[in-house]
Amino acid sequence: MRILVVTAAIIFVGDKVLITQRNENVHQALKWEFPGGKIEPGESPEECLAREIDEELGLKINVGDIFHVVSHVYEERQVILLCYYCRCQPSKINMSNIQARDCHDFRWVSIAELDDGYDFSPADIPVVEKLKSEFQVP
Ligand SMILES: Nc1nc2c([nH]c(=O)n2[C@H]2C[C@H](O)[C@@H](COP(=O)(O)OP(=O)(O)OP(=O)(O)O)O2)c(=O)[nH]1
Ligand SMILES: [Mg+2]
Repeated sequence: MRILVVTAAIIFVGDKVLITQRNENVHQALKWEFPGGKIEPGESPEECLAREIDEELGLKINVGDIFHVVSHVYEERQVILLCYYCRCQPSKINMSNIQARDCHDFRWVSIAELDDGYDFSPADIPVVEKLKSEFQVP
């Protein structure tokens, strides 16, 4: 089985977090996730994440602290998902100004809206749960 180390960005602007929908015809097609991708040889996780977010969304970010690490075994691959808090550069961005360059769609959602029927990849369920437990207003 292949083991993939994958980075994912938790990007808040105000109280909204960015989620993206995977392309058609890829693993986990059309599932929702936190944007990012596979680490290439020689890259640090932070370098990988900044590159992926620029490639997929045309967005420049600063990568901050680790938020969560999830290991998930799919049928033919294991994904080690490293989720980092990230900040946009500049921090006051126009949220509609993101380009879905290499994803099907994107949304800025509140923590409560994470429950609005978005079909997340299985590896992301613990990430969504942690966001809800850490940020949900009781
Ligand atoms: N980026 C990302 N990948 C995830 C998440 N959850 C999850 O299971 N994955 C899986 C899907 C893929 O099997 C793998 C990484 O996928 P990817 O398609 O984003 O990788 P990439 O951007 O480098 O794309 P490519 O160059 O291989 O086309 O991790 C997530 O939240 N974000
Ligand atoms: Mg990707």
